Amino acid sequence: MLDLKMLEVLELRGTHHWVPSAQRLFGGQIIGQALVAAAKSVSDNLYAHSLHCYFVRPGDPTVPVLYQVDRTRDGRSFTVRSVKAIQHGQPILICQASFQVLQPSPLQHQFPMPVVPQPEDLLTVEELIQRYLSQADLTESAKQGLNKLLANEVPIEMKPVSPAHFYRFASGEPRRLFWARARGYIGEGNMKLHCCVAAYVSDYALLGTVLLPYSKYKARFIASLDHAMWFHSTFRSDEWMLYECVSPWAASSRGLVEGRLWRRDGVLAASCSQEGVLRVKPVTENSKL
Ligand SMILES: CCCCCC(=O)SCCNC(=O)CCNC(=O)[C@H](O)C(C)(C)COP(=O)(O)OP(=O)(O)OC[C@H]1O[C@@H](n2cnc3c(N)ncnc32)[C@H](O)[C@@H]1OP(=O)(O)O
Repeated sequence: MLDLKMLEVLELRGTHHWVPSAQRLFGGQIIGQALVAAAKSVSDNLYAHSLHCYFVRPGDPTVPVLYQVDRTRDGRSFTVRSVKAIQHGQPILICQASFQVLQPSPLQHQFPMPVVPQPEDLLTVEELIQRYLSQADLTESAKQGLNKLLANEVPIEMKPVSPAHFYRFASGEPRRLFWARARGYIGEGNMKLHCCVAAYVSDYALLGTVLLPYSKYKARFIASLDHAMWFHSTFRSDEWMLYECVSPWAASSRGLVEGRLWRRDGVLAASCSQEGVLRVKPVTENSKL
């Protein structure tokens, strides 16, 4: 999915693999592909260190996305690219991505990684859903919801640290922790690709963190408005990383979320921030989902 077709030097085309049930393109896919497009126009000694995006229109899953890259600036240390993702002649995402030559520094610090169970001690999303489906007291609509989730072929493997909280069975603090990795093998050596995959992963389940204190409400309309991401160290996106998502604020039909992707050895790999629009309605039936 991140293997874009080069149409011209600065024009690439991306196609879709997984489309969420909302029938608009998954934001993470558009960010990941935009970063691929930007990365293809910079030299091999440059590494992505940040990106800033606005989602300005919903993505249409029935047509491919055209990525137009502008070589905004090439500097001695930093190089900036602007990418427009276009469908039907109009931008759906605008993105700036910045790349840096590796530069060692004595200034080095990071927060400590949260202490959580290791992925080997937790169940995958699929195993959890199978377990919930085997419960006798499930309502028909809960069963349907779970089967729909199971049929979702998301290219990310996930292991929630606190499953009841992850699935919003009860209200809780707006903080979500899960282990995540890309399905399949990517291998070492292509740090640009690992950053693009992490950008894809970073948009998944992030905005839903805003809803965690409100189990009496369900989303009527939810979409990310913007997304910023910073890459801090080398990492493998096909190996388990802990994704810590926190929402410090929500009001005015909007919510702010912050994400941290941790390598399992405790190194902070990437951080992100996102604001989204969330319109909700009260949960009416006695469903667990
Ligand atoms: C599974 C993981 C998902 C992760 C999250 C993602 O990936 S989300 C995917 C990435 N993000 C996106 O695709 C967002 C792309 N951007 C946008 O779609 C747009 O910028 C936007 C909808 C957010 C802008 O909102 P606007 O309100 O300005 O747009 P627009 O006027 O087109 O309205 C969109 C829909 O919201 C309704 N609407 C607008 N204002 C409303 C209001 N105050 N109260 C109720 N409903 C309202 C409209 O009637 C319309 O519904 P109708 O449409 O029924 O007529």
